[in-house]
Amino acid sequence: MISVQEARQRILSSLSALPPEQIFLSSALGRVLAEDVSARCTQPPVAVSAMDGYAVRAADTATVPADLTVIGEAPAGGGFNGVVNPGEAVRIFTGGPVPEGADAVVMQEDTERPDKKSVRIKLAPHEGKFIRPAGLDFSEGETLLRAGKTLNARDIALLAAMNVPWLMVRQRPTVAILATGDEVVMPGEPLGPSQIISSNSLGLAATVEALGCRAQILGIARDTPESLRQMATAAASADFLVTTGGASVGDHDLIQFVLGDEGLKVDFWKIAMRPGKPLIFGQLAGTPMLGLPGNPVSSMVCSLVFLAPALAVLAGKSPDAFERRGRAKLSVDIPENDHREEMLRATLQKGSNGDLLVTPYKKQDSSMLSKLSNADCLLVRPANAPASRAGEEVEIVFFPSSDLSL
Ligand SMILES: Nc1nc2c(c(=O)[nH]1)N[C@H]1C(S)=C(S)[C@@H](COP(=O)(O)OP(=O)(O)OC[C@H]3O[C@@H](n4cnc5c(N)ncnc54)[C@H](O)[C@@H]3O)O[C@H]1N2
Ligand code: MOO
Repeated sequence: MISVQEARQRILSSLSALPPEQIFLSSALGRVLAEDVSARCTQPPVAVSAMDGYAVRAADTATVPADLTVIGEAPAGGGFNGVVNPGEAVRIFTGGPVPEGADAVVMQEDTERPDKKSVRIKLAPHEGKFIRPAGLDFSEGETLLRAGKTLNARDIALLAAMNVPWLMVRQRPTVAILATGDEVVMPGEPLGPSQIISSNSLGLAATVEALGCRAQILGIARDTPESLRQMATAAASADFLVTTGGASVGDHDLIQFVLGDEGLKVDFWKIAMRPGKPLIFGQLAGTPMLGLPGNPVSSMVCSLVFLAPALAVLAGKSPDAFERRGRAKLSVDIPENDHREEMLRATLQKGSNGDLLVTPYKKQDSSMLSKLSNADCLLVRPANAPASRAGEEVEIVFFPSSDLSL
């Protein structure tokens, strides 16, 4: 059995980012930039007003009140073609281009209109007041976003302002998910007396989608070599194959045995982790494959520890993109650990002095999804860790939050 660290390393070193593709900006949320992006325009393109008011020459308003002649209007998207000479002002609106000769804007609220032709300035502006100079935000050619960035809603607003309608991003990995076992059926299907629902198929598909990838549920292969062989061929077009079940040593655990005939090259089998011991990693006809254990908690925890970094690398992100680790104080004593690194489902509370307290569930059987759903984090017990007392600090892993973010 290899360590968790070595297993992770062996998976990651065999993977690299998928090639780029061009997409429209409206589909770019959560995608990873494949190249640096520069502005295709200057923003704002010319000096504009930040307020509704009057464009003036600041020198004309040295003493207030000052009456100026209104010689025209500068609306946003339009502008005033003439020049503002001494003693003159132009009615201007937010976003309107500042006319030649003017060097300040006076807010409407600080003016009066004694008659249609003139404006009375009541508050003297300093030069540049309420003027956004050309290029205040950015200038044409300026590189504002770098390759490798996962695009959030703020980035998309910026890219739109940069006049970038098309983008080169990393292809989004497609992950084929194949469950195995005569005892499992899809939710809603008729259930035999000792059959259970394939929670793994949907749980893993949701994990894949939450990681910003595309999930393709292939279905459930029965415990026969023919069924498994046939269904696994459907994975050929995917970027990654995940199987669940059939990873262990039972007579019906067919993954290695059957897929070996189909060209599965196993890199490793079995890791020193609980849950997740019988994990398989290899390549099936060139497609990287993780063979997850059938136990539902084992398969979900392995997807967090191994599938998330693998998909991050394929998507062009850092392998740690989804990793959120932290520390908390034990609220209870816990016993020593054996040679398998353990990931315990646990809850978090704030202690009276503000400390973050972690409490592992007493029952940790790897078939119990209810505790996984209710958990706030996983508590990491290193291999061979000695017993720990309440109050000691331990490492915790948070569940990654979605990539589709503001
Ligand atoms: N003699 C040994 N037996 C087992 C060992 C071992 O080392 N020696 N390891 C145990 C550990 S640890 C695990 S984990 C499991 C993993 O076994 P498999 O990957 O072969 O999984 P299955 O036997 O097919 O199923 C295990 C368990 O999970 C349920 N299951 C399977 N598929 C699904 C699914 N899609 N959705 C929900 N639940 C599923 C299945 O009914 C079983 O109860 O092996 C131990 N045994
Ligand atoms: O290691 Mo298995 O994954 O206990 O359930």
